[in-house]
Amino acid sequence: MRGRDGRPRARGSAVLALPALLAVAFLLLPLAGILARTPWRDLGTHLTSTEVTEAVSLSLLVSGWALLLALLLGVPLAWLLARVPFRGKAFVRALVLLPMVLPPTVGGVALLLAFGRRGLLGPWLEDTFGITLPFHTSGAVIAATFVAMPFLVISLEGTLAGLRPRYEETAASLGASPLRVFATVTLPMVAPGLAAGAALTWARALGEFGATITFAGNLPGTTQTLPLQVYLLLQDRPEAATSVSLLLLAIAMAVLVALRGRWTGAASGRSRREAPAEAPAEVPPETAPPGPLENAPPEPPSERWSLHADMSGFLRFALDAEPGTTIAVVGPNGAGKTTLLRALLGLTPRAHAALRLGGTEVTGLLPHRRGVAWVPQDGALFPHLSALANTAYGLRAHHVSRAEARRTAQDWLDRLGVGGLARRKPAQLSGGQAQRIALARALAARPRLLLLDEPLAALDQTTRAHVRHTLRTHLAGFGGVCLIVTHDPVEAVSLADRVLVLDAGRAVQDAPPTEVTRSPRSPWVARMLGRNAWQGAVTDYGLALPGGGRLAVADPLPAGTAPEATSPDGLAIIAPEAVSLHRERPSGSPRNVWPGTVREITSVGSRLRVLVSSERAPDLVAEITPAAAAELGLCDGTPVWSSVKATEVTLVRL
Ligand SMILES: Nc1ncnc2c1ncn2[C@@H]1O[C@H](COP(=O)(O)OP(=O)(O)OP(=O)(O)O)[C@@H](O)[C@H]1O
Repeated sequence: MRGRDGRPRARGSAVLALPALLAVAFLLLPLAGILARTPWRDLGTHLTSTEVTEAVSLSLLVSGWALLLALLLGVPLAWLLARVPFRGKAFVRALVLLPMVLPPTVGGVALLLAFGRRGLLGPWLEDTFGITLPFHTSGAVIAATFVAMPFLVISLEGTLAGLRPRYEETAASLGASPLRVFATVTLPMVAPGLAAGAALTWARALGEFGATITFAGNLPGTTQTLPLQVYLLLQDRPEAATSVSLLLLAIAMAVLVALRGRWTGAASGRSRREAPAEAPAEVPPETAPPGPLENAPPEPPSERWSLHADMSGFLRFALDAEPGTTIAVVGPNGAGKTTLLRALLGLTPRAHAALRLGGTEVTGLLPHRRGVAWVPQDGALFPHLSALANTAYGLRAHHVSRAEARRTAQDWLDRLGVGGLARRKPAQLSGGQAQRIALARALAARPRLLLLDEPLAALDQTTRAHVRHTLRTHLAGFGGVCLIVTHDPVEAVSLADRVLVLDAGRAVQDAPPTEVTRSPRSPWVARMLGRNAWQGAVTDYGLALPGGGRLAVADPLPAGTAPEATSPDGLAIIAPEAVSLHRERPSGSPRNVWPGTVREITSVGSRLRVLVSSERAPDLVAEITPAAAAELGLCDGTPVWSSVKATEVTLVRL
């Protein structure tokens, strides 16, 4: 069966609609009952009577204090539950939830047995501080806090768990202490969840009855809050009780409407905040002419820091670099690039870095004291701060005065060509602008080691070229070592003084870009650079290929000890331009000839790349002109012969 919109109608919808409607009616009827029976004419008189106004003020006082207590205790508890792994977390979480499911009167009895005159702590509180909680307003506050705090903890824990730790880690890498990170990044970013939790907590505290009457009693002016007043009025003046009930109902509804579904996650403020907003039309594109300072030669670095890192754990290599060196870190997925950055930041237990920057040993220091700045892939600009405040963040964390920090931050933004965007919030920036501001923020923090995680990944080709140029200019003025994780060979070769190739946690190659380009030592890098890379066993003629094929090279390596084709110890690099394609077996018998089939043809600039598969050799990519392809009549499935001159093969030992 199909509905009006053409979609198949859910089979059970009619069956489910009836009980669902009954549920709505069940929830609505009691409210309708209050509205129908409210004595509207006497409403004013009832709500302004002395006992009611007294109860209202007491309720506001009690719920206000309960909210304050819940915030003071519940916020750290929510943070602990969301962020710190510890044994017994499930038990603590169950404990937090308990007051929500426990009958409030049982909660009141439990409070009496803990804080009452004969309770566990009551006598000590009375003897030491002279505090008696039962039958006192403070008792009503304790009862309200006990039942209401779970709403705050649960709401905030959920929001905190949804907040990606990247923001807090970036703040720490800019020099902010854990407390500063919590106050300036975590709290503002979870503000909507916190506000929702606080509103619910307050509303629950305002409506608290069972625990209050059991623990604190029903003393007019002392513990007789609004709900207790309703209970009392119901016995003598039911009409007045209805009026006061209406007041409580209106307050509860107002709170829920103000939350607009945040409690159930229907319209979370955080998700709105995180959604990438379209950059307004007047935002200058990344390709705009450079700002006045952007092309200025960078100031010579006033301080210089070398890098020495001994990696252990998942990563097993040592890294040494002179001040001012830029190292591109490349490698296949899962090679350990991110783990390397996180180990240098001191943020992962998976790998350990014994780290020395300049002459300073920083291994034992917490992340915010290391002087290692991190720019994550999307920049992780703090969404609640302007571009200027973001850039000034590291300086403020280092206790630079506000005015001085803002001046320096503006200077950095100008240098990176984004000075005009200083007042913008991150949601109003494009990807390229955000990247440059994130870089300005990291450089402004004066780090000793700079870590850039795929800094240009999110940018389009034109923007990439421009930002790459800006990046190179400014890295030239940086006095520390810079590590750039990248998957882009152009980025690696054009930005870096050295390329560090990782594979499965090991450094496969660490060499200048020219050497890595000329003789890559891993198949992955060779392919990344657009070369054919064949692994095999080194022999006296060249390379024995898996499957029994042979590759002859002009300059063979001394033969290895590896059994042929079972454990490859050699890598042959063949440039696609060095591969010739023929329809007939080429005459003159070149030594490397294989029959094969065209599998794919793609265009690269003005040339074509032809992928040829063969039963006698691994897949081979040839680069030819469109004219040559037309002459050979190539298309998918065409049988061809591939040939490679022995002099065109570079062989390296793995
Ligand atoms: N928290 C973790 N717990 C267990 N293993 C992990 C964790 N994080 C990463 N790994 C593993 O560690 C290895 C290295 O991961 P890492 O994220 O450093 O790789 P990468 O080189 O950055 O990869 P990519 O290019 O995909 O980002 C991978 O095998 C990965 O599965």
